[in-house]
Amino acid sequence: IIANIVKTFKYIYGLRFEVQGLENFEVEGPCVIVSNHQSILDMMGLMEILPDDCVQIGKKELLYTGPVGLIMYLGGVIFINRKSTSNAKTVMSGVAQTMLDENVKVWVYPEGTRNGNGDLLPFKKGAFHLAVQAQANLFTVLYSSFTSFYNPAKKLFISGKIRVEVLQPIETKGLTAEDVADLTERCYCTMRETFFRLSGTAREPLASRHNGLLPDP
Ligand SMILES: CCCCCCCC/C=C\CCCCCCCC(=O)SCCNC(=O)CCNC(=O)[C@H](O)C(C)(C)COP(=O)(O)OP(=O)(O)OC[C@H]1O[C@@H](n2cnc3c(N)ncnc32)[C@H](O)[C@@H]1OP(=O)(O)O
Ligand SMILES: CCCCCCCC/C=C\CCCCCCCC(=O)OC[C@@H](O)COP(=O)(O)O
Repeated sequence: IIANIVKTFKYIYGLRFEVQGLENFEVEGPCVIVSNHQSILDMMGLMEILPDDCVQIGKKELLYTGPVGLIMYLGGVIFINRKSTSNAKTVMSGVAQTMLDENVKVWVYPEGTRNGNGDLLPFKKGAFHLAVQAQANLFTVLYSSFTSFYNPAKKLFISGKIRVEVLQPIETKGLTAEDVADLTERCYCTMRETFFRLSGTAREPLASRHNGLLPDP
């Protein structure tokens, strides 16, 4: 119900979604889906392609936003306290079991926050731990940059097109906690390249923006 309501908003805002690779989602069973998160407009992009039986990880603060919080709660959103890694990890490890028991998919924004600067922030590792703990497929979804039609700093919000791509699933069978850092890094590189390709922007050198996650080239 929520998805169908939110999907009509694109007509009001004059946005078009051009989706590729949706057939990749046609795999039965639990999985983790990771995607980039630029703004609240992503809720439209999320609902545009949301598979059945899929819940999202959200920050706890969203639970206290009145009716929207209630709708998210009823929709099954898993709330985590981002300020407490141990609390978030405890919640997320319960999620791995639930995913398997109830055959659900989990959508995570691995940047951990909204980011509209035309690049991806370094990824948090929770989503990748989750996929490995559940030994579930990992899907990556990219939305092209909104900067050409939506820029709050410049008070710009015009109609525009968002290109979306669902990439081939990555298997995590046989991977262990030790492989999570490598898996995160691989996904990050692939997703960043796909993001730039979809956005039609040039690839910037990694080391200038992201210290820490990746070694200098
Ligand atoms: C009428 C219309 C009405 C409309 C109404 C519409 C309603 C709409 C309805 C429905 C739509 C709902 C839409 C919801 C959207 C929400 C969006 C958001 O809120 S985005 C923010 C929250 N999301 C996250 O933050 C991502 C998840 N975050 C993580 O997974 C993090 O990794 C987290 C919180 C678990 C920890 O974050 P750390 O900041 O501490 O950083 P780290 O590097 O990831 O972890 C630190 C260490 O802990 C280990 N670690 C992390 N997770 C682990 C785990 N599960 N098990 C073991 N170790 C783990 C890591 O390996 C790392 O250790 P080593 O550096 O490798 O040594
Ligand atoms: C200005 C244009 C606004 C148009 C909005 C059209 C689409 C609206 C669709 C549904 C409205 C309710 C959705 C509520 C869910 C909010 C999810 C969200 O984006 O939370 C912020 C969180 O991820 C990251 O938080 P921070 O960036 O760390 O703080």
